[in-house]
Amino acid sequence: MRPSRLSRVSPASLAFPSLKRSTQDFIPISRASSPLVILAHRQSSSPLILTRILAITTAHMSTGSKQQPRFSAGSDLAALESTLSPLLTSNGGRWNLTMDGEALEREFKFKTFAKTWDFMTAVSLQCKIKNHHPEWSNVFNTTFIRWTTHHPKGLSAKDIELAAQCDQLAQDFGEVAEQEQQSTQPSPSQPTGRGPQQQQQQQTGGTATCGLAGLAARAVGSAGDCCVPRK
Ligand SMILES: C[C@H](O)[C@H](O)[C@H]1CNC2=NC(N)=NC(=O)C2=N1
Repeated sequence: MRPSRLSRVSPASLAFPSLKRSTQDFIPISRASSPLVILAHRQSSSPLILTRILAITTAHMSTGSKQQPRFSAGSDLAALESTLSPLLTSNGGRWNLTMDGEALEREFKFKTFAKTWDFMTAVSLQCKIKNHHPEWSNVFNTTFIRWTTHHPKGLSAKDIELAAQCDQLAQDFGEVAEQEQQSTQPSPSQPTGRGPQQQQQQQTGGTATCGLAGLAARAVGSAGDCCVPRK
């Protein structure tokens, strides 16, 4: 029998010690490091779903820097290092490596839902060409995208190529500039007048990125094993 997605996730076993884990697959992280854990607790009533969200979310939590990429088995490491490097925020790019080093993620913001959707459609066409799919979520004018390869697990050339293509497509579709995004973010003391989800994110110390990452994690949790190579 194939191991379940859950049994391969080491950070979850920090919170749930009875879970199996492979210490080679993941770098352990602090139990207290995820505001998403709190968010997931509040949003999910099923212990199974909650456990899977926790596992996926903590395994992929992104960090600004210092993470080491973990490439898929069989990758040309030197080539991937050099194409990855300029994409990372630590080198002036816009993508962050997740804690486990196995995924790249970032958020894209547009003026309208229509532009956001057009961007996602364009990305989806590239996915079709490359036979590779993102873990992503969208709310209104913002799309969160995470690139990772499920088989063989880790960061692959396709992830890096698609991340670079996303940057280009986002520009083509009129992505809101980074500075503009920051100036339109309400400060924590400002009343937002927004819905309960955003208010909850504020209360739990989560950001919009965390909310969208949480949505993507929920989808991953119920997506099943989509990427098992066919015999
Ligand atoms: C059989 C087929 O090649 C696989 O299912 C592909 C499809 N898309 C994929 N997408 C991602 N993100 N990871 C994969 O391992 C993957 N595998």
